[in-house]
Amino acid sequence: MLPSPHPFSRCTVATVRQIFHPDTGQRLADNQMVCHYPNHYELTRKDLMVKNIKRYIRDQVKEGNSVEGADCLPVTYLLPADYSLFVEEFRRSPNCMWIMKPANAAQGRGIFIINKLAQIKKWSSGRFAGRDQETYVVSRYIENPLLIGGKKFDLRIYVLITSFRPLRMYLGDGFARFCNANYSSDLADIDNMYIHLTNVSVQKHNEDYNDQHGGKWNIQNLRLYLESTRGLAATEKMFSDIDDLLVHSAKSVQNVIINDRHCFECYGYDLLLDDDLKPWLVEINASPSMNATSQGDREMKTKLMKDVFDIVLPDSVNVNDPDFKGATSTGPCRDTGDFVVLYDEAAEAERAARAEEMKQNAGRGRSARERPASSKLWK
Ligand SMILES: Nc1ncnc2c1ncn2[C@@H]1O[C@H](COP(=O)(O)OP(=O)(O)OP(=O)(O)O)[C@@H](O)[C@H]1O
Repeated sequence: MLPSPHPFSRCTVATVRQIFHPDTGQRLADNQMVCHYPNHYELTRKDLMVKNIKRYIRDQVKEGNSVEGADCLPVTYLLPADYSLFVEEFRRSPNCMWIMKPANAAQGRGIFIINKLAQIKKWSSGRFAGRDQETYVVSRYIENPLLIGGKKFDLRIYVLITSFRPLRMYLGDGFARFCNANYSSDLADIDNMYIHLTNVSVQKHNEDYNDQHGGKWNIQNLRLYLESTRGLAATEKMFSDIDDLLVHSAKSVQNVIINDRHCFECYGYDLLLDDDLKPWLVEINASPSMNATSQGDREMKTKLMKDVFDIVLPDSVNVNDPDFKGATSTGPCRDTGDFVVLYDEAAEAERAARAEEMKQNAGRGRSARERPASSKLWK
């Protein structure tokens, strides 16, 4: 058992492996919880995320289920495993840009963009010291990102999952992170990471980086901007597509993640929007940075952590109660603080059963009412 007087032990992605490794002989007490799932990397390593989502889509199509919203990955291959497939695809559309990313790195490290096969040598000849032939993912570069003020941006969205089976998922706050330099898909700018990579860790080295606002917009501002420039319906559809994307991504690993009842995890989703307002999934972070780049950022992240604790361990729950089986499995999910319920599988199943019953009753002359579909996001 882990020695800790408090139900929350400090737990990084590295220590979580040790905690759940059978050889360590450590066990979590009933009243201890950790902020990662043992094999979260199935979702948070770029190569595994791609594999799981591709497999999920194949399976859903085979079973005749809707995959609307699941088609969220740019065409992507794993290197070296898919090298021949990649070359084939590359030759089919020779004028496209591709982005090469190490499967297991962060903060823009080792990323480069190519538009010629010869440029892949940066990877194959091991230009990145110590990264010789390491696994890379290569994705079609989204060449038509939505621009605001001429700048590319991505979205960081926080998603809390307190159980994978049944899926219990909450949608938290988020923000847009802007590049400092104006976007250009000109090949002369292909190596200019200030144009192409939205990571704060990259942008903060640019001389134009503004540490007052940190190059960020909160998501409500983005919504208002989109409503006024693209209209209400298009904005609502985009946010609703994001909801679908998030839920499908979690479902893709539902049967893969070790669903230990001591675990919960707050993921940092990175999404790109293209000029047609289609959201693309870039990656999912298991330990999204809680460092603040501005006062507003600090307030948002402090609130985020408080909300996570309120969901995982609400005041109504006594962890020392012998009947305590993990706060995350008690009752239906509820909106809490800035988190809204994104998907509560048990409640959805109940709702579906009720709807079915009402439909049957309606067939016998009673009225049936359906819940209108709408996005959950930041209204
Ligand atoms: N397919 C793509 N098309 C266009 N831009 C992309 C694409 N994939 C990634 N990017 C850009 O590159 C940036 C870095 O990508 P990614 O987040 O996958 O790398 P990372 O180094 O793991 O970053 P992080 O520090 O967020 O973990 C993204 O924020 C985005 O701006």
